[in-house]
Amino acid sequence: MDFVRPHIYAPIHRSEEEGISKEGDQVQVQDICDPVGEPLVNVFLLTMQAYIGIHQPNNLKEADLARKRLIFDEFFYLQLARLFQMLEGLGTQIERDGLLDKYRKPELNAVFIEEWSSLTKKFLKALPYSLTSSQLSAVSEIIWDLKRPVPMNRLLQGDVGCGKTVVAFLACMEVIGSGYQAAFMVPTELLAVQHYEHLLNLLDNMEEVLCKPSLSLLTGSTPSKQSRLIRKGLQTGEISLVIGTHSLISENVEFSALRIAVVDEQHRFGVIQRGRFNSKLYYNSISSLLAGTNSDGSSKSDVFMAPHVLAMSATPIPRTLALALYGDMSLTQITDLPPGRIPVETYIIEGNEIGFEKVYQMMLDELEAGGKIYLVYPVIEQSEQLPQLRAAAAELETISSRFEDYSCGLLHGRMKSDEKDEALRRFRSGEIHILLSTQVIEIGVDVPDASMMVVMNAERFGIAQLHQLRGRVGRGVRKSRCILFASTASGLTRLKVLEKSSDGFHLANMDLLLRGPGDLLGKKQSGHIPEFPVARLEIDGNILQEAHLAALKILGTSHNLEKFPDLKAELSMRQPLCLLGD
Ligand SMILES: Nc1ncnc2c1ncn2[C@@H]1O[C@H](COP(=O)(O)OP(=O)(O)OP(=O)(O)O)[C@@H](O)[C@H]1O
Repeated sequence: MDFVRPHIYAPIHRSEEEGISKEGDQVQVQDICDPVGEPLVNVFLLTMQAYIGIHQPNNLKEADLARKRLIFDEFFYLQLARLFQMLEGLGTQIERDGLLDKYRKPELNAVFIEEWSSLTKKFLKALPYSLTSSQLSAVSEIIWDLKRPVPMNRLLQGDVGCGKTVVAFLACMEVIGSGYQAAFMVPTELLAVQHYEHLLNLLDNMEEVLCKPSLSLLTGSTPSKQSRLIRKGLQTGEISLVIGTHSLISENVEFSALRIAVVDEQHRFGVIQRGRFNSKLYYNSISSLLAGTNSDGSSKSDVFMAPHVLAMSATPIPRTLALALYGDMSLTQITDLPPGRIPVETYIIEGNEIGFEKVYQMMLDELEAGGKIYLVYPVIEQSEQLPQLRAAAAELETISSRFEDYSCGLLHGRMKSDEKDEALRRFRSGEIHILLSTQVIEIGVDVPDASMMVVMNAERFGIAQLHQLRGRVGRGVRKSRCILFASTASGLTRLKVLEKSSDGFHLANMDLLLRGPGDLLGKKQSGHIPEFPVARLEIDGNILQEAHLAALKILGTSHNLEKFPDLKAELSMRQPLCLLGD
């Protein structure tokens, strides 16, 4: 039996296309990988040799080379499958070329402010602050995509509190300014309400425009009569922007001319779910076209297009992982924070009596100075199985009597939606000074003057997760502190990294190295990470990048892999492994 797999250079050899050079029987690896500097992987090494090399190497160098070659294959076919599938979804050759071009030269893809729609410019002018330079380039990149007849599929990432939301709002304004609709989907009702109120405020500040965007909120708790009206408004095009939870993708929601779907905290949604979201919206756009309800008279081909998708992630995902998970997405990173932010001072303290007394005193000082405090607990109720865990509901009374001059509130996932909103509203307005909560506040909660956080049993949380939690403070001009209580000595040591660094990307990389991708992303998401028999994402990221470029190069030469039949056969054999399912 022949174990030799098709080699990527063999089919390339047949190509007469520009950019793929031939030298005897071999293709230059530089041509495939477009590398800056030394190529990492010797693709001339036959897969057969690699198998022998990894089992019976003559020396370490040979084993290493073989390992890299096999890893390259694993990554390459994954990337090829993702991109191939994405190209298959596009209609024309021009669209496909355009898309590949975009991946190849991301630095060229930006639009100057002058070319933004007048609605977007007015919205920008009405903001109570100036955008940071990286927010500005993120918006420019996104608007460049929005102006093209190819659906955008972009991941916007940045550290906690860097201001992703406003970037997404500006993207929505751009499509609304051109007569289309926008949908903004978030994973929790709490976040939906917060975004809705935030945007209402920003729109209020805006000087009169011909037609202000009409905004709605649609969640599972929206009363059915109101929900019916909103759905009607979306169907007729009366509502131009809807913010909501999963309800937005339920079957009975139809849009008149949906042009962008923003998916906030996208890693909370699975890969398949993301796809379903996209195809559902696509279907809706098509169905409205067939029904002839294209309100603004835009061209047929223009509407006959899946909506642009802007996904946002607040957990900075190392680039490697982002490529493995979302190889089919372009990546925009916000790399700076709004000016005036003071880094949060972090202390790791042993959770014993002395430690608690010390922290209670710090809390009192903070409250007397006018601060607001989050107390974060790993569980809601005390558990018999895990008695060492402190519980939010169980401690409400103790904390209330300890700080009797101040008011305390409770926030956790088991409360009803309106109770949660109310608790957060009271904390925001200053009626509550200490909010005892679980990790429901981890994502997106924005109370800029909250100035202190105390996390109980911090060893129960991942590093990246704690960084997210910590990001709930230090969002305003006030100096903030974060105290992490560790109940075990090993926990104390592991958490020390948070004392030293406040860089989310660095911490996410640390988490990836220390605990692997599963723990970094959480159970739900880690189920979507492809399994690699040889490769380890945490250390082989640069090979993944190279494999990504190689896949782009190949598809740039032949979109449907017609010129590479062996590759195509190999891909279809591997496909079940390459493409992920829930
Ligand atoms: N350029 C800016 N200058 C000053 N403040 C800003 C700027 N951009 C955003 N903000 C403010 O910073 C805070 C954080 O913004 P936002 O909630 O969008 O962050 P985020 O990136 O979504 O972070 P997280 O994922 O932690 O929620 C908000 O109060 C927002 O109004």
